[in-house]
Amino acid sequence: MAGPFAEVSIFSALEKTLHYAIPSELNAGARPGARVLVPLGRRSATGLILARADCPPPDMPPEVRLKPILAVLDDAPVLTPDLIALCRWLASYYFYPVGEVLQTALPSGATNAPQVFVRLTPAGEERAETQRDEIGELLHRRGPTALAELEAACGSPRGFRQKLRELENRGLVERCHEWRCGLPGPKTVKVVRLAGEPDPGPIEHNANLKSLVALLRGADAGIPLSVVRREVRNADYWLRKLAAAGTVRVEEREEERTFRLAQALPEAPPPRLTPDQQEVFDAVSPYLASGPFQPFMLFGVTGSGKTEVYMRLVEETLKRGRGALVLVPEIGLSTQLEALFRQRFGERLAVWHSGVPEGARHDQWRDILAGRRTVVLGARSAVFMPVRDPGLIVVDEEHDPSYKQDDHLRYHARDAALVRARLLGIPVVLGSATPSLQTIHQSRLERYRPLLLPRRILDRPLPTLEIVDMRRESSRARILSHRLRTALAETLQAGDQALLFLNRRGFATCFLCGVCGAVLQCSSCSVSLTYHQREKILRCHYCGKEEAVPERCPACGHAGLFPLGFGTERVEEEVRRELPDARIVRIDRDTVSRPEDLVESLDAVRSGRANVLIGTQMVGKGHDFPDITLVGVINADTALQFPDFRAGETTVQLLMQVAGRAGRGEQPGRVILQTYNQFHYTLEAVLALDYERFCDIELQSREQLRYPPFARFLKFLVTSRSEAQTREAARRLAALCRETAERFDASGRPAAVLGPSPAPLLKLKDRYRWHVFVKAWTSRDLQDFTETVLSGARSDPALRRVQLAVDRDPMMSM
Ligand SMILES: Nc1ncnc2c1ncn2[C@@H]1O[C@H](COP(=O)(O)OP(=O)(O)OP(=O)(O)O)[C@@H](O)[C@H]1O
Ligand SMILES: [Zn+2]
Repeated sequence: MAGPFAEVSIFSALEKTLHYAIPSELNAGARPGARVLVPLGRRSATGLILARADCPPPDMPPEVRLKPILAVLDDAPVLTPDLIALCRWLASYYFYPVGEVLQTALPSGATNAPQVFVRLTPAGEERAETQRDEIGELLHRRGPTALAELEAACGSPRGFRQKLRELENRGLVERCHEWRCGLPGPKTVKVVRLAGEPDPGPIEHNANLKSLVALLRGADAGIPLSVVRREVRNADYWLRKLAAAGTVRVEEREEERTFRLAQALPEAPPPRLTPDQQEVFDAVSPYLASGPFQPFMLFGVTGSGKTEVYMRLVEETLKRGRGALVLVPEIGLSTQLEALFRQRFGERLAVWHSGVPEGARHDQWRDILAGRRTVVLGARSAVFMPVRDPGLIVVDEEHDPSYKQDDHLRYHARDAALVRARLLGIPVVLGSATPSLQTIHQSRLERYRPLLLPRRILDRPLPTLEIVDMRRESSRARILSHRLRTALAETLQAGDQALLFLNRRGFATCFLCGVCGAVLQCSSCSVSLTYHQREKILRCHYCGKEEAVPERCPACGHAGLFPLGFGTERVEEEVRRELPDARIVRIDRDTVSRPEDLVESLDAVRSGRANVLIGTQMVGKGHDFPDITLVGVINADTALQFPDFRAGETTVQLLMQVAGRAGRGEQPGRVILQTYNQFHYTLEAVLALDYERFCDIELQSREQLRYPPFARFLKFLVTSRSEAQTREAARRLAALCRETAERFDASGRPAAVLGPSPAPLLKLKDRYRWHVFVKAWTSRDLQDFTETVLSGARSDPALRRVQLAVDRDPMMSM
C-alpha cells in the first residue's frame, strides 16, 4: 500500500494510536498537530495526527488496507511538535491513554466532535437568486453558519431540511465541517457610530436625540449598543431614524475578552539588579538564544528578588525573538505576579489559570498559538501552552505540591516542564526559597546548575523566630498564646500589620458527642465534618456535602454534641474578642470563592485598610506585603500529621515560606511558632532558618530508607462503590505485584511491594479506596514493572470490575 500515512490518536481512552491513509486531496493539510475526522468502526471519530510516515506501520499485515482520513479540521496545527512529544512522554510515563493526555493539553471544547456548517458555494455567492431565498439570504449576511444555528434563525423552520437539500442539489450551498478550534469563536458586539452630520434642527427639538448625538460625537471607534441603550431614552427609535437618514451606522465588532485582576500596583521603573541578581541573570542568559537544554535551580531566600530575575530573563528571551513560559503554583499566588508581569509585558502577556473565564482563555490560547502573545504566566496546565518558539521556561515555587495533579492524568507540572525544556533544547529555571529535596539532590549531582540568592534585597535581615510551647499555655490560650496575643497588640499599636496562619479552615474541625464519643462524619467520605459557625452548618471538606447540626447524637441519641478543634474562622473570632479594634481580613476557600474576592482582600492588606490577615496556605507563600512585621503560626504541627514520607519536607517548606512573609519592608520581622512538638527536627531547622542543613539530614535518612529521590515510588489506587469488591481487587492486585516482583528480583532488578492497605481516606465521594505501593530503584525498572502488572490486571475479571488508577511519584498518601 502506498503512502503517505498518518498516525492518529483518537480523543478517547483508547490505549493505542491508529493508522490511516492520507488521501491526496488532504495531503497538504494533514500535518502532525492537526485535528482530523476519521472512520472508526461504523462511526466517525475525532483525533489528532501525531506523526506522518511514508511506509505503513511495520507490524501491519500487507493485505490490510488502511482507511482514509475523512477530513482535516484545522488550517494549521493546534499542537506544536514539542507538545506532541511531551504528550507521548506523559502518556507513557503516567500510564495514561495518549488521547486523554491530548484532552488535557488542549483547551476545553477542542476535542469535541466538529459541528456541521453550511456555506455558499462560489456559484451560490454569485447567483442573485440566493439573495432572495431565506436560507441563501442568511448565508450571504452571516457567512458560514452552524447547521443548528441556521435552522433556528430561519423564520420558517418547517421544511428547512428539504429546502436546504434543494439548494445543495443545485450546487448553491454546501456543508462542511467547521471546527473553529472546537472553541466558541471570538465574541462580537454591536457598536454605534456617527457616519455623517445629523440634521441640526431635530436635535434642538428633542432632548433624547440631543444626548444621543452628544454621546456619539467624539467616539470615533463607536459606542457599544448596550451602552447607548442604557444612556439614551428611546435609543432604538432614534437610532432607526438616524440610520435611515444615513447619519449613524450600527456595525459588529470583534471584542477581545480580557481578564484582568485589578490589583493596584504603583507605577515603577524596573530596579537595577543587585550584584547577586545580576550574577544569576548572567548565568542563564547565554542559553536564551539557542539553548542547549539546561536545568537551573534558583535557590533564593524569601524576599531575595527572584521575581525580578524571572522578568529580566523573560525580557531578554523576547529580545531574542522567542517566547517564554512562566509557571506559578495557583491563583492565590499569580494575582500579584500577574499585575507585575502585566505592567512589564502588557499585551504580550497571556494568563492561564482556573480563575480566567473560559471565553477569555480561548481567546488567549488562540493568540498564543498565532504568536500574538509571547509570554505565558499560568498555573499547572499552562505547561501545555503552544508558545511560539519558546526560549525559556520558569517554574516558580517549584517545590509546591499543587503542581501535582491529583486525579485523572496525575502529572507533575514541574517534571513536565523539565521534559518539555529537554525536548526543545532550552534552559529551565526552577526557583524557590525551599527547593524540593529532589531538586536539591539533582543539583548536588550537578545535573541541575545551582544559582544562589542568599540575601534579601537591600540586605534586609531575615525575620527572627521564636517558639511557644503550647503544652504550657492555659486552656484559655489554646488558640492565641499569651506571647502571640501580646505581640499582636504591640504590632497593631505600632501601626504595622500581622499575618496569622493556620492550615485549616472552618470554625471547629469536628463535632463530638460528649456521651458516647462519636464524631459526626460525612456520609460519603470517611472524614469528620467541619463546623462553619457563620453559616451554622457542617461541611465535608472533601466532597462539599453540607448538613445541619443535629440536636442529638445520631449514634446514641443523647443531646451532648459539642464542637472540637479549631480552624481559621475560630481564629478570627478569637482575635476580634481580644482586639476589638483590629481590622481583619480572612483569606481561605470559605471567604474567597472567586478570584475577585481574593484580589479585593489582598488589596485591603496592601492599602493598609486591613491590619490583620488571617489565612490558610493561600496566604502562606509568594505574597510581598512590606508592612507585615509579625507572623504568627497558630499550629506549626498540622502538616506533620500527614501519613506521608514527605511530611517533614512539606512542613519545613510551609513554615519557612510563611515565616518569609515577615519583615520584607523596612521594619524587621518577627515570627512566633506555636507548637506541641518543640523538639521535632523539622522545627529546629525552621528555627535556625537553615534549609540546607535540613536537607542534609533528610536526604541522609531517605537514602537509608530507600525513599525518593533515591528510589522511585508508584501507587496503584483501587476504587469502587463496594467495600468488599475494592478490598478483594486490591488483594489480587498486590498478589500480582508480588509475583511480578519475584520475577524481577530473579533478573536482578529488585522492586518492593507494600500493601494492600486501605487508603488513609478510606471512602471518598461514596467510593471505597485501597492502595498498593510499589518501590523500584530506577525509573526504567518501575516502568517495566508497571507495564507487566497492568497487562496482567487487564485479564483479571476481579480487577476489571473496579477502577484502577496509577499514580506515579505520588504526593500525599491520601
Ligand atoms: N534589584 C532590586 N532593587 C530593589 N528592590 C528589588 C530588587 N529586586 C527585587 N526587589 C524588591 O524586593 C522585594 C522582594 O522580591 P520578590 O518578591 O521577588 O522576592 P522573592 O525572592 O520572590 O521572595 P519569595 O520567595 O518570598 O516570594 C520586592 O518588593 C521587589 O520589588
Ligand atoms: Zn464528603
